[in-house]
Amino acid sequence: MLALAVFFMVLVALATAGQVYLVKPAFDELLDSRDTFWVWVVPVGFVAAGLITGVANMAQSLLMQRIGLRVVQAMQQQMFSTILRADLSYLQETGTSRQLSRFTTDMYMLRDVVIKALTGIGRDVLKVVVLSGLMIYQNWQMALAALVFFPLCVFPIVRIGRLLRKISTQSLGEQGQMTAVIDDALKGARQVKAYNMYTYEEGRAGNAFETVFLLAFKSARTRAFSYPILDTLVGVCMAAVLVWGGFQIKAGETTVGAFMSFFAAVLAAYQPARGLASMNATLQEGLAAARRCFSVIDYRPSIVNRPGATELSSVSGEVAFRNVDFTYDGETPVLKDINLDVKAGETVALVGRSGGGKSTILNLVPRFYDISAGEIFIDGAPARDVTLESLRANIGLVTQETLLFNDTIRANIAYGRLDATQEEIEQAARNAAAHDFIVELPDGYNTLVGEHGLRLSGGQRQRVAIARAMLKNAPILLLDEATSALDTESERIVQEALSRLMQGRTTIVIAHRLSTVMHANRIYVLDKGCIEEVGTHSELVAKGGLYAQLSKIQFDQPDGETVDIAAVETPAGADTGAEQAV
Ligand SMILES: Nc1ncnc2c1ncn2[C@@H]1O[C@H](COP(=O)(O)OP(=O)(O)OP(=O)(O)O)[C@@H](O)[C@H]1O
Repeated sequence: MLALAVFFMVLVALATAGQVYLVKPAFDELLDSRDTFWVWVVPVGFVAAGLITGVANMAQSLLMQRIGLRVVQAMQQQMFSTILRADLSYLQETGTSRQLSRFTTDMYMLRDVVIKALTGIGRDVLKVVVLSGLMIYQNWQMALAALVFFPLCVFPIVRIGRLLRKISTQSLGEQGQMTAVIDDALKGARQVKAYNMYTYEEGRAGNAFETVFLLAFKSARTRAFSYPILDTLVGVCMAAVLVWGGFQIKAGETTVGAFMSFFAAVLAAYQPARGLASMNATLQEGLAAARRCFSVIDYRPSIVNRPGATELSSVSGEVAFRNVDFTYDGETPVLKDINLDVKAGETVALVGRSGGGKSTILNLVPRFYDISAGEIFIDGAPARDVTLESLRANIGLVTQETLLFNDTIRANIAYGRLDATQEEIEQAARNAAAHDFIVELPDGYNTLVGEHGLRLSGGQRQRVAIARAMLKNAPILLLDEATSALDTESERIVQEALSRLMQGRTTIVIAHRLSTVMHANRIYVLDKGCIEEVGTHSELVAKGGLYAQLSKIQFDQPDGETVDIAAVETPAGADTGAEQAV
């Protein structure tokens, strides 16, 4: 396809040169008017050359655009695959909005390069080359003199291009920042309204818009600089050609036709040469975007399968942490010397003050993050020695933010089990106490849940998420049992569904409710990243330590069942909870 596009480009250049060449007989033969042959040949030649130029232009442009757009598409796909598999820490560091802007702003810029620059550059370079050849053929001394001006133009073009690439890189970064600000304000729309923060958010976004404007204008100014430089140089070149040509005609060294044809070649070469200068600017901007995109494509996650990693086949579900240390940033220890044992089928509850490290422990089991020291074992096998796919296939996850995808309820339940039959999906929904509300929806299982599932209530979302975990039927269940946002009836239904989900599975649960801790085989009490106490509810209450303290806060409430025992704040000076990452 590329070869065909190049063929058409050559055709365009030759046809343009053909038209220019016809200027000579048009003047010399027609002005002479002795031979009527040329009266017909010249106009027909012009029409034919015009037709060839037009058709070849269209064909090469379409072919190049197709190639270019496919390249952009392939880059988008590759970038998406890389980001999808990237470590969670990478995504948290770079921010999702910034990543998103790479798929939009950066890609538009790249598409621009591909469509305008790559197509145009090939065509214009060929035109300049062929027309220069024609000039040399017609009057080599004058042609060489005219061509001296081209290198003079190259210097400012290259300098301006380099500057533009720098500004463009900066500008794309700022556009990512702008997307992040808008995304923040829209996601937090409820907060913005509740706290009347319109002016504040307008100011924040305004600053981002201003920065983007300043950089865009700086880029436009730099681009515009090239025009006076180029136009003046070209004007000088043409004036010189005219003077020289005039003297040559007067001296009878050349004919009017030959000179006009030469001059037409200079004029015809001027447009593509000028085009090349502006395309260089576009190309440099595109290169900045390409560099940013390739930096993503070239990223390699650090959480990968070890060489020789084995498959974790069907497991009984034993989980053990041995002297596990962990840090998110490589410096601040978040978990210290964690030892934890969950036998197959057992339920272990994690409780403790906010920021104690409960969510972090859940994150480590499916290797969302890798531990700094120690080992985590699944059925006796180090989690780092088994393949990520087989490890995660054995783990079910129900988190605080029950995230649903903007798809049908059926697709949301079958997420992770695309081969599930309708019966299996319905059975999972029944067990999750979701079937009844689903069939009452206008489109039943085909109902679209909206962005993040926002068309469903909080309790409904949780039940769909539980159904998803039911369907996956993994032997190990990681559960962040946050039902405090639900009303009592909804909470009871969700709680019953969760109890069914936990049956026969190894469960590590961040317990927010008394009934869960009462039924847990063991409770691990975490404080500031360390396990402070281990035992059953009654043992720990009898011990009179941190757990007893936390339970007392709960029991002192009029409605002990619904108070969240994992939400007690850490005292001042200690770490406090950040957004959990799961
Ligand atoms: N992605 C992250 N990057 C850096 N630090 C983090 C990250 N997630 C959590 N932390 C920090 O790790 C510590 C433990 O957080 P974690 O979320 O595990 O606590 P938690 O016990 O689950 O709290 P909560 O009950 O409030 O959810 C906190 O100090 C928190 O600030």
